[in-house]
Amino acid sequence: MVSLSTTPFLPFTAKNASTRIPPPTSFSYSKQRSNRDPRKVVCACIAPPQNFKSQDSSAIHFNGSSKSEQLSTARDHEDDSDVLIECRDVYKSFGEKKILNGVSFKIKHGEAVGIIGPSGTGKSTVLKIIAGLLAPDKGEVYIRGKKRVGLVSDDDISGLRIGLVFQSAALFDSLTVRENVGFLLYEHSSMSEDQISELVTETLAAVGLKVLLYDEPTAGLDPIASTVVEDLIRSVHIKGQDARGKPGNISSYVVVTHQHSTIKRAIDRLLFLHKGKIVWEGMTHEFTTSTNPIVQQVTRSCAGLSYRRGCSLDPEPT
Ligand SMILES: Nc1ncnc2c1ncn2[C@@H]1O[C@H](COP(=O)(O)OP(=O)(O)OP(=O)(O)O)[C@@H](O)[C@H]1O
Repeated sequence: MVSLSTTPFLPFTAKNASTRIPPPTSFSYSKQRSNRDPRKVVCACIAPPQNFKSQDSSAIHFNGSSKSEQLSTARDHEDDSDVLIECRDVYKSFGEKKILNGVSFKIKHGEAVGIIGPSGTGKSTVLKIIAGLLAPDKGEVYIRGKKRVGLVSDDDISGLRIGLVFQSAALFDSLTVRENVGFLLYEHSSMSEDQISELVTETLAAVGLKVLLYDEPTAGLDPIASTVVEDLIRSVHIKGQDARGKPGNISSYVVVTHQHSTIKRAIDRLLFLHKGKIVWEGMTHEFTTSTNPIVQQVTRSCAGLSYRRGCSLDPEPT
C-alpha cells in the first residue's frame, strides 16, 4: 500500500488559480490487494479538506456553448476496435428496488467520461458493476470485447486493470476501519513535492492500471480544492501531463459526479442516467443546449445558480 500526505500534492496547481493553493487535506493511494481481499481492484480515497478555506469563492457555472449534440444512446455503425468497456442492457435490483433498467454504453480508449444523474439513480452501482465488484442481474459487461463472467478475481479474463477511486471510506468490509478511512497518511512525510509527484506516476505505471473509475472525487471540496483534484485526474490520463510534462498512464477514466466544475474541467463526454437508463449521451459542451426534455429540466433548474449554491442535477418535479 502506498499512502501519500496531501502537502506534497502542491505540484498539481489549479490552472485558473493565481496563487499556489493548498491541496485537499488527504489524498491517498492504495494498491488494494490484501490477503483478505484477492480481487484485482485498486482503490484510492480522496477525502475532503479539513481546516482549508478557499481564497477564491467565485462561483463556477456550467454552461456549454456548442449547438450540436448527439441525442442517440444507440451508436450504430461505429468502429468498436477501441472500445475498452461496454455495458450492454444491464439490469440491477436491490431487493424489491429496481435500480438499473437496461443500461447500455461504451467507453473507448482515450476517453474521459462522466456519469451524471439524480441521486440514487444508480451511478455508483454502474461503477461497481464496471469494476467487477457487483454482478448485474441481467445484461453483460464486456472488457476489451470479452464478456466478464462473475466478479473480478485473480482469474480476471481481461488483463485490463481497472481501478476504483472512492470519495469516502467504508468500502470493503474485508478491510479494517483504519485501512478504509485513512489509508494511513504520512502526515509528516519528508518527501519532496517532486518525489511525491513522481511516486504517483510511477505507482500507477507499476500497478498497471489502464482505466480509473472515480466516484464523486470532488464531493465536499470547495471550488479551489476541487480544481486540484480535477487537474490531478487530467494529469494521470494519457492525454494529460503532470507538473514535469510527463504524460499519464491511464487510457480512459469514468467520473461519477454532481459537481459542475468537475464536469467542466475533467470530463469530455457525458452519460446521463435517469430512472435506470442512459437517457442522453453527448459531449460535455452539448449538455446545456440539448433539446432532450429531461436534460432541459435539469439545465433549467441550474440556470443562474452557482456551484456554491448547490445546483442539483435532479430534474425538477413535474
Ligand atoms: N448494496 C446495496 N444494497 C441495497 N441497496 C443498495 C446497495 N447499493 C446501493 N443501493 C441503493 O441503490 C440505489 C442507487 O444507489 P447508488 O449509490 O448507485 O446511486 P447514485 O446514483 O450513485 O446516488 P448518489 O448520487 O446519491 O450517490 C440507492 O437507493 C441505494 O440506496
